[in-house]
Amino acid sequence: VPCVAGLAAETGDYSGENPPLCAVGTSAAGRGLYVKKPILQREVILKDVAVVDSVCPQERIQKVFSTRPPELSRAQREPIWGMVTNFVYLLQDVPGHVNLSEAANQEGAEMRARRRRLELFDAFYRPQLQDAKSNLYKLHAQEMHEAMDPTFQQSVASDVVADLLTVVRLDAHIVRKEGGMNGLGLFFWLHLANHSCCPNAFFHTHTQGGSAQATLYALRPLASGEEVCISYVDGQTLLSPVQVRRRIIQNQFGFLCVCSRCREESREANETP
Ligand SMILES: C[S@@+](CC[C@H](N)C(=O)[O-])C[C@H]1O[C@@H](n2cnc3c(N)ncnc32)[C@H](O)[C@@H]1O
Repeated sequence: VPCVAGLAAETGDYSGENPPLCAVGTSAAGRGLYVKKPILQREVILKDVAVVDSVCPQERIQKVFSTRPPELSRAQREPIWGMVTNFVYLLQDVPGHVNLSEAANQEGAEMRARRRRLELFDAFYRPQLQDAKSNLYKLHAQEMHEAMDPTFQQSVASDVVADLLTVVRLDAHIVRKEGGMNGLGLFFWLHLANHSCCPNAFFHTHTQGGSAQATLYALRPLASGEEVCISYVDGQTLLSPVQVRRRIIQNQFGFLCVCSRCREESREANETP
């Protein structure tokens, strides 16, 4: 199976947590995640650490958005503020260290990790958006950019924020938090899993050590080479007939579902598969 240009799935992500059981391939739904070995039901398919997430201390958000600090409640309600803050920090220069020899090593490792995360960020799925949608992201990005402290404004252009918002809208997963507001995470390997209305996997997210993490589990035994699919929609939608499901998915995610169940059920209903 082909891999993302320059990124062999086997070589893993920036955190050193590789997905050794998976490879990237293509199907009617674009790139997808495939298992390289047979997998048992309930087995962990991969663990992923977010490339960028919204897990962020309030003081940091207020540092970046100091010219027009969003009220605390808004920043807490909308994880996108934390996400943009962490992204802006990712683009910053590494701050100086005291011990020179140690600093060189630490800086090297830190810079390599950042470069790796930015490489992965560039490889997230980005389709051509219709003008109305891309204008919406541009306007929202401008609003956030104008609210930034001038030093941070200089290090990230408004278009870069608009690109981040687009990627978040299309590729981010919800990060569940116990007793708090849910957050968002951009998980590179997990985001490669396409949607199916008869999913063979599900994911669980949590926060650990100040970052968002995701674990992908098999819902049933998987054969070597099989595509791993999750459901992007809730159980109620999965219980609906094909026309309803496809409409909901089209409205929420902007694509016509071509999963095996939708194709089969639309064939049975004598519609376009
Ligand atoms: C998070 S990305 C998944 C990875 C993506 N296929 C890629 O090429 O990088 C979500 C996008 O994949 C495509 N996709 C996912 N599941 C699909 C499905 N069941 N039918 C059609 N397209 C699907 C849609 O274009 C959707 O916007």
